[in-house]
Amino acid sequence: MWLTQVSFRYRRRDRYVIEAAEARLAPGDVVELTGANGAGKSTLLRLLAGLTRPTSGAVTDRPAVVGYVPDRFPTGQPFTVAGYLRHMARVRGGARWEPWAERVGLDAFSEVRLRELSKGTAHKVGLVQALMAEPGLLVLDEPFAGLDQDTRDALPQIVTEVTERGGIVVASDHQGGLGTLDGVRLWSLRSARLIEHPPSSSPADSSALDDSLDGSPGVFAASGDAVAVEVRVPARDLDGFLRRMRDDGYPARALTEEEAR
Ligand SMILES: Nc1ncnc2c1ncn2[C@@H]1O[C@H](COP(=O)(O)OP(=O)(O)OP(=O)(O)O)[C@@H](O)[C@H]1O
Repeated sequence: MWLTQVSFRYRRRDRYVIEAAEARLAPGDVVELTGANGAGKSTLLRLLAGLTRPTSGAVTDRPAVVGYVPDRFPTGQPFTVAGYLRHMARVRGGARWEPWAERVGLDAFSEVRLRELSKGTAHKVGLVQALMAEPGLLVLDEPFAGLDQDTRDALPQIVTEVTERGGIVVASDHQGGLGTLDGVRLWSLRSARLIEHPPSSSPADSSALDDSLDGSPGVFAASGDAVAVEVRVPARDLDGFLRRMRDDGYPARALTEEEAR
């Protein structure tokens, strides 16, 4: 799948939200997209999913089946959870939704009306309708926001299952929830430009510990003109710290416990 000089603005006289984005996505790719509030993440995700057409440029070779989970699942429809998912399964040619509903803890809500759901539970309905179709492209807008811990913990594995089938997954994420997955690509949006960052330091990098690099402890790997640094912050500050770094265009992620030892 290709993005070729993709630009987008909402109205003719508006500024461009996305300008000349270029990218290639291959089967099995996982992309984590970051950017400040209003940077254009949701807009880019909708362009990728094919829900919005570029003002100029093109998205080509999009997989035939796309699953899209918006940041806010629209709950205005007059369905129960099971009624909605049954309906979507029919639209999706008889897909099986029940195992996914059970997996994300939605089965207890089958007979609840969509408009009575909490934000997080409604988000799970969005996830299930996207996953049941076995998408070749899964687009997730802030998937970790509002989800309970069990579902947040399950999400990286679910993403891996999609990519192992050859699917592409693109997620906007302020919380670095997919940063622990192997090979995750890091994109950010800044001043309407799509930037791809080099991969974060891998565990192998930390074995290249080299405090003599510039004399400051914590600088532990260099490649080209980039260095990887380890920073310790109070646990309660982690989400905010990662968000600020990512919004500034740095591919920050938390180290795993093993790496941090
Ligand atoms: N339907 C719309 N009509 C006009 N402008 C819009 C529309 N939707 C979004 N915008 C504008 O486009 C810009 C990008 O919005 P978008 O929602 O894509 O950003 P975002 O990075 O997802 O933000 P957030 O992190 O707050 O969700 C913003 O300036 C926003 O005000």
